[in-house]
Amino acid sequence: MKRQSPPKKPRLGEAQLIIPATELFLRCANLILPWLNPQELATVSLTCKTLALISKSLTFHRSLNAARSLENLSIPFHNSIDSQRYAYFIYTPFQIPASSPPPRQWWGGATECGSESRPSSDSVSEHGRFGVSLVDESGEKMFGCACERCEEGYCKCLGVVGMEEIANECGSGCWCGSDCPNRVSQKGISVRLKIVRDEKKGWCLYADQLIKQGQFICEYAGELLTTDEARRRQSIYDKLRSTQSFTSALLVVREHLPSGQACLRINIDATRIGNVARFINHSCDGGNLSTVLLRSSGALLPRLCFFAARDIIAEEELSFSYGDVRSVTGKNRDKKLNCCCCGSSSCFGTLPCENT
Ligand SMILES: C[S@@+](CC[C@H](N)C(=O)[O-])C[C@H]1O[C@@H](n2cnc3c(N)ncnc32)[C@H](O)[C@@H]1O
Repeated sequence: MKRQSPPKKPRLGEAQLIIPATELFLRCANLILPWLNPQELATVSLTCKTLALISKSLTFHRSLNAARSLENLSIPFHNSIDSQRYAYFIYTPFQIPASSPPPRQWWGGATECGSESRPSSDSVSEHGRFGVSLVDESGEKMFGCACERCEEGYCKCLGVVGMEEIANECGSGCWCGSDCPNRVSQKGISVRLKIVRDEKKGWCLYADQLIKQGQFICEYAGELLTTDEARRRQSIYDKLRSTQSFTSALLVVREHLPSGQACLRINIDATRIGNVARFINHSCDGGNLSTVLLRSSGALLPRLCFFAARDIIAEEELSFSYGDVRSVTGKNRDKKLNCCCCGSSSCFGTLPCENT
């Protein structure tokens, strides 16, 4: 019979390279699981107790911050209604070109020191902030201001100032820097917000501090779609909504000429990729937010931004009007699915829903 040779002893200096199998398993799980969506996570967690524990911890971390680490502040989920701890979507703080299939994003893992590491915004857009800049042939910045230091309210970029529906601010076409006071919407979310579960409306965006009238809240970020793609997706979303609990967040924005004619149409889909604005519900009385189509000097496309229409107290839900409820066709009006629960005294009982 052949004699078995004894296991090889590690040579001096080799010992520290050997990682116990369980530790290796844990390290791999901690690296991979934050990339999974809730369905994948649920499947994986059924395989063993250790993975179930890691999934539970991930779920907890995800519920603490919907914005991953891509905003200045954490935006937590609160749910005392059912067992859903968070809503799953890919986070982008700004509008991006349509992406198919949607990218994966690392969410909810803890680094060794216990805090979530910052996912790169490149995971949603290779070029970071998506905005086509306008420059002349020599590369000169010619669309913005040449102020050495812009004064709040006194810069040619601002054009019409106030709470109008269309506004301008300094941008990549200007010589001023990112600390310019006339770049309010480009500095990201600076008010504390939270996402609260409601029995009838699903997730809702709430103020978590006093927000003064006129303060910037957030932009409506998501995938920019062509009108054909918006129509294709809307019909898929309508089918999904009729068969299962599903909420979509596809917004059509139209810029109008003084004559009233629409001159620019932007389709922003925050259903799969978006920011916290995707949780803002409709209110028939117009709600407490103003929507402003904001154009940064030098950027080709405007962005839809939300500002406080009046002082908003902590614990108040943020809402705006999705559109004219009179445009709801008979077909959509009948559906139980489109029932409005805004609770305002002027509630029409039906959500605005236009044919995209
Ligand atoms: C952009 S999402 C808003 C966030 C959504 N509540 C969620 O859970 O993700 C739009 C969807 O929210 C729901 N919703 C918005 N406003 C509502 C209202 N006033 N009453 C009832 N449901 C509403 C509808 O299902 C709508 O299709």
